[in-house]
Amino acid sequence: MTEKALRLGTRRSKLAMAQSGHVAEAVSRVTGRPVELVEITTHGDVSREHLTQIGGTGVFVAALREALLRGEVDFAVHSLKDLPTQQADGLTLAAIPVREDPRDVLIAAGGAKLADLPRGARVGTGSPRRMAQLNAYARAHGLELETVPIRGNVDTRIGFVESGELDAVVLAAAGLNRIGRADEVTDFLPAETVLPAPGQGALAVECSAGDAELIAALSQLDDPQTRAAVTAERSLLAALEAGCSAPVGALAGLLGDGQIVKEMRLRGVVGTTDGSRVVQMSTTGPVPQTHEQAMALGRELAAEMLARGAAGLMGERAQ
Ligand SMILES: NCc1[nH]cc(CCC(=O)O)c1CC(=O)O
Repeated sequence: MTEKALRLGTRRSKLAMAQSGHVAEAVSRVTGRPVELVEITTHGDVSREHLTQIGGTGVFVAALREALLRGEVDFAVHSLKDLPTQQADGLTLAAIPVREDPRDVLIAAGGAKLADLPRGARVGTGSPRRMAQLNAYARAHGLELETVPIRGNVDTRIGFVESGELDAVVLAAAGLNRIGRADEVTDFLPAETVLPAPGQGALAVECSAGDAELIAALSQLDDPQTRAAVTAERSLLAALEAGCSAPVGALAGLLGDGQIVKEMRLRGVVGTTDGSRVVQMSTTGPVPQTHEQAMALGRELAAEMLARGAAGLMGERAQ
């Protein structure tokens, strides 16, 4: 007798399907049960408005969560960076699997790197965080870049470079890896230049908080180090009282001495979208052993950034 399939709610985009397919396989492997993909359309998929205009935080996530709460699906996979920092009532993040490359990357015409983009180059990104850091980099290095707001799925965005409409676009390495287009990357942007979105590159597997058996099964996919890092990053974001469309970057990682991991370093950045003012800071502490310790690391850095005027830089728009 075969066991009943677990239903995985997913968006229909190529990226979402790739992420869901990958997690479906892993869940099937650890539970021995078949996993069936159930497609769900979200407001973020149908709206032609800019993300920042339709409320930013969580537009892609709401419909999946409603399906979970109505019991239409058993679990869902989200890009962690698209998840609001506030915990959803009745749901839990049962697993945060090992994170992929968290970096942002450039796909530029002619194989260009960021540092050698031509004068006046048009760089597409709809993210205020990316705009702020690209413009700050351009100012510091005497480059003349024009950041151009775009949206659409990953293929659409790369299409702006292929058509010659833009000189470059900035995207997440993880998304390109997942849809099999990583070979088109022309420059990997180091964290010193562009800090990724909190949680970028990580997935979150969410299910009902009441389903103890399913939580136990899914938790086999959890990676505690990834969870500690992204928890610190998201705690920083929450403590800055910013949403996923705010110009906030964060990245936590382990600092080690050979094989011995000693500390976790959390870096954060906030800036005006025109890059004229940026607060970038980091803090280091013992590797968090509990959720609360990871949260505390994020709050500490947020307090230091707020003391340096971070609040005044959020919500501002470049002219
Ligand atoms: N903003 C949409 C989005 N959400 C997650 C990813 C990529 C995968 C990830 O960061 O985990 C992307 C595309 C991008 O920013 O290039």
